[in-house]
Amino acid sequence: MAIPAAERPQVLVPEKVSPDGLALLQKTLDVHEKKGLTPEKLLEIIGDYEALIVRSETKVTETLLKAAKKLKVVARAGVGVDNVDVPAATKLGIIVVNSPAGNINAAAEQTIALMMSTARYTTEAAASMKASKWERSKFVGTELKGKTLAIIGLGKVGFTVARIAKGFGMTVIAYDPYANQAIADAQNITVYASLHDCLKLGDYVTVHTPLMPATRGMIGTKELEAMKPTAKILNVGRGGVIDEPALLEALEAGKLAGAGLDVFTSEPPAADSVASKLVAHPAVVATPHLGASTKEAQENVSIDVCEQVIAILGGELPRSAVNAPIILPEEYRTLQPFVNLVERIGSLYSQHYGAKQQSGFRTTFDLSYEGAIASLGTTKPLFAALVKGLVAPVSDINVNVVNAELVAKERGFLINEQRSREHVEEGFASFITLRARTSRSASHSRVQESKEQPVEQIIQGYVSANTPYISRVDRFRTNFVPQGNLLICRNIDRAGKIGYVGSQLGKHGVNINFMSVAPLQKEHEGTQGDEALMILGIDKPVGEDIVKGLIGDEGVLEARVVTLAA
Ligand SMILES: NC(=O)c1ccc[n+]([C@@H]2O[C@H](COP(=O)([O-])OP(=O)(O)OC[C@H]3O[C@@H](n4cnc5c(N)ncnc54)[C@H](O)[C@@H]3O)[C@@H](O)[C@H]2O)c1
Ligand SMILES: O=C(O)[C@H](O)COP(=O)(O)O
Repeated sequence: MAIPAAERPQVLVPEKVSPDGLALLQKTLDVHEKKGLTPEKLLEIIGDYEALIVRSETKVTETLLKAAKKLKVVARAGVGVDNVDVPAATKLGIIVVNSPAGNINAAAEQTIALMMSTARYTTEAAASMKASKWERSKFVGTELKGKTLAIIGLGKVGFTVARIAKGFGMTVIAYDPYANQAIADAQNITVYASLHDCLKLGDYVTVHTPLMPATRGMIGTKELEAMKPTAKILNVGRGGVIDEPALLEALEAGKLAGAGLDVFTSEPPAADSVASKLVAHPAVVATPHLGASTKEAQENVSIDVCEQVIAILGGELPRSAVNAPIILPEEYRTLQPFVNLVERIGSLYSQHYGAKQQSGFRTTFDLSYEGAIASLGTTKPLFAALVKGLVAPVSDINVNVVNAELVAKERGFLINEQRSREHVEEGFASFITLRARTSRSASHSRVQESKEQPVEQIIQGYVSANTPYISRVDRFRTNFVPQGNLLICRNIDRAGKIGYVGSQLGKHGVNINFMSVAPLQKEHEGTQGDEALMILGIDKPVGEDIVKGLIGDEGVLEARVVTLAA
């Protein structure tokens, strides 16, 4: 029986969203399309609505969410949820959903369009003709065939760009310390371990990382200087990954030949801002954030999020919830401390070892639960916590129990879980151990020496009084709480090392909050040289230059900074 119009839940759509999805809603819901609302007007009417569907322009602030007394879901018809205050929505019990895959192809094709346009001066030539000119000799371009495309951020969009670029006869290389090696190998893409090495080879460089603290400004003056002066750079990811002032300076100084930009730090760019100077620069082809603006992509994302709105309002779980919990309320008491531990183990692994991965290598993870934890009915939240920990330092995807398996598959993680009720050391109820085995992937192993041994990395932890502890890192036994900024150094176990690191950090105004010196596990003593691990809790993250300064004869063999939740 049809629900009378007056009783239907109301859905507000304040931006242009494709009618294909909205038509699904109109069968049971009351859909109000109201474009061009001011923030004040939106605040005034939001209290009437159970669902809000937006793209990237509507700012879904905490104030708006608090005024939305009936709101159950915010649906982002696209990927990025930068315009939605997700933590505020979570606190208020409002589900945020998005469409992580609906516009990948559109973004990739827009990247290719900008690359072609910078290669053949298409936009300038078209403008010149509209001005009644016929300037054939002014617009002599270069071909993509035989050129090298360097992809920074080899995820969903990056791989799609790679596939199309191969069709042009381009050589594709990439920098992404967390790339899915199996797909990279299958597509014959060489993944470089150093950003600098990758940048210097590119005739075109295209940026497809999310905007996060680690990627904000990652292409700055130094990186632009590493590029060929004839190279061109493209950004259809997020404004801010390329430092805008540095890019303008490089173009003005002739250190770079051109740029194709779809995204900016502030959209639309303010008059007289650096971004608007970039838009006006003759060597720049700029588009107003059109990456997802195709009929097909808009249909995809609209249908995807509208189906999820119907599911949520009908009491079901959506498939792409940005803020779905990892643990259900009834599991919270037993599982939360272990979820917290596993997430930190994953994040520690990703930051400590991730950047060491190289082209042609694959990692398999074994997550083992020993002791009381092995008797738990479900380990799904622990699996999700590991995936979340592994990807959080490098991705803006919010991993939860609903999407963890899919995210793991997409990123090429092979994760095995093992339970054992025995083998727990005296005094501990449970241990959780992550063993990561990195070996050459099949396509590379054929041409490599068969004697090569897989490398195994181990991180082990336990929970005591609801606090997570790390008890082992590789062959070193330790005991520290994994939180905040950590500096992890491997050193020759000899007097003076701690003093040297402490004094170097002191010189740069870095305070040490705690220190744990980790000797070799008993079974490794005397077998693997006199090494130890030094784990320092520091009051702020330190840069690459300081870390490099710690390595050497006087100092340590290896040092790495890891940032975990407080
Ligand atoms: N312009 C548009 O309209 C438009 C459309 C779609 C997507 N996007 C944006 O494009 C970006 C990429 O989207 P996606 O779906 O491919 O995301 P994704 O998560 O699939 O891929 C991102 C990749 O970046 C890598 N990465 C993270 N940190 C890195 C670092 N420091 N150095 C090198 N690589 C790093 C990750 O490992 C991952 O492989 C997102 O920011 C998305 O919002 C823009
Ligand atoms: O994050 C996204 O999905 C893209 O940047 C597209 O944003 P849009 O929906 O505002 O075009």
